[in-house]
Amino acid sequence: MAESSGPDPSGGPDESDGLREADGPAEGSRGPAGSAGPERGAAASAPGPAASARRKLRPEHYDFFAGGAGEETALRENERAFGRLALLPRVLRGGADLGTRVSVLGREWQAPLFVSPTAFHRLAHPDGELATARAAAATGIPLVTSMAATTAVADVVAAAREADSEALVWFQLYPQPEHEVTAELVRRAERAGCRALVVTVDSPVFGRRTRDLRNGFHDLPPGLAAENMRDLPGAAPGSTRDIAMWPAGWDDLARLRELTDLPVVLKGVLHPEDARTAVEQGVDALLVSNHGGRQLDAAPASVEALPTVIEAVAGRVPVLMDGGVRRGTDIALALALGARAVGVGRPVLWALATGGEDGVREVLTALREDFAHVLTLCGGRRPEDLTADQVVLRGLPYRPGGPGRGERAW
Ligand SMILES: Cc1cc2nc3c(=O)[nH]c(=O)nc-3n(C[C@H](O)[C@H](O)[C@H](O)COP(=O)(O)O)c2cc1C
Ligand SMILES: O=C(O)C(=O)c1ccccc1
Repeated sequence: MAESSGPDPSGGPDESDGLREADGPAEGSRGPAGSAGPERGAAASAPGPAASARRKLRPEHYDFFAGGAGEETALRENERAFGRLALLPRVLRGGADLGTRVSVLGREWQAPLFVSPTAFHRLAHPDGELATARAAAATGIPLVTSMAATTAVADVVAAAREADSEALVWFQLYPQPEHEVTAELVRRAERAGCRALVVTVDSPVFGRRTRDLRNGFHDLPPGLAAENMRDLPGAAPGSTRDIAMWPAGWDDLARLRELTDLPVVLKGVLHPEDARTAVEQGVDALLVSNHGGRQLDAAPASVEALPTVIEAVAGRVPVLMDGGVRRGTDIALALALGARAVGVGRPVLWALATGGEDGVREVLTALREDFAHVLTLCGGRRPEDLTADQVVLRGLPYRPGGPGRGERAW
């Protein structure tokens, strides 16, 4: 049985490692549309992992990690949407064989959890992606390394494999306007030993990041670069804008698939029709995501978009999600709604900033243990035991049509 004696990954019930309390305007205090947008971080005394990281980082780097697009509505909603959902526990389903393993693209994962791709880890800590890779590997959690990493993919995979020879690393790719550039990036990921490509498709252009615009944050500090972009035609790593965003089409995805036998995970799908098309096009998995609120500010929270995608996919491929996952109950809610596994972005960045490799190991371990504990409290013995009838909306009576009546409450 899981014992929840470890640190609460959320930083405690009064805290948040997103922006709800630790940062940005308090609920109800947001300016009218067209106002200056999100405020800079709250008082340095604000509790929580985000606030701790903020004390360690240069303000423009903290804002780069913390921020979202526009008025940061999608960013805030990712966490809030989980808060609007409750879990209905089942009882008297005991048994000794509790486990958190799930199977994803032919591999057994120890927990339904992975590290989502985030750019520029060396802005958070001098060890950057090497620390993240070692910590993820040591805890048995798969890592998706970003095309915009400040450490080359070959070095990231090597660090992970050194910690655990079985470590799983996937490569996140923004399809590039030059096919040859895309092809070379895919070759680098393959040579490094990545086991899947996570193709991010929610970024036909870069989101308008209010904080970065206000801070004038464009360039990486001297010595840091988007290392995966080295020696590629047209790329000069060093600026945050050297990763080209480009409105690719389904044809480009088909061309990409001809380049490689690696499984392709489509990241950033929110519309059920896109999910259906993706499956028909032979995509191996989907990652439901609003990019941590950094692209379309009017996008729904990831967890809100999840049920329609699950319905459209109808079990044909695994569906992953990320955005706003901060605690075991969030993982359980996403799984109950049909996700196979969930990713975390900012919690890893905050842990990296404050505690380096040890910090990342601690936050991933805490999340995994917290999930195991929640699973048990829900009457589940394995992740698949969580079902959609266990998810109800808070603030509303959930009968009729609720659990036990063959219908879902959401
Ligand atoms: C600082 C930062 C950098 C990111 N960089 C990338 C990236 O390079 N590629 C990508 O596909 N997604 C990127 N994302 C989005 C994450 O993969 C993920 O969708 C999101 O962070 C999940 O939400 P969470 O931060 O609430 O956990 C980034 C997110 C953040 C916060
Ligand atoms: O994808 C992102 O959210 C992101 O922040 C980023 C920054 C620079 C290059 C590529 C992605």
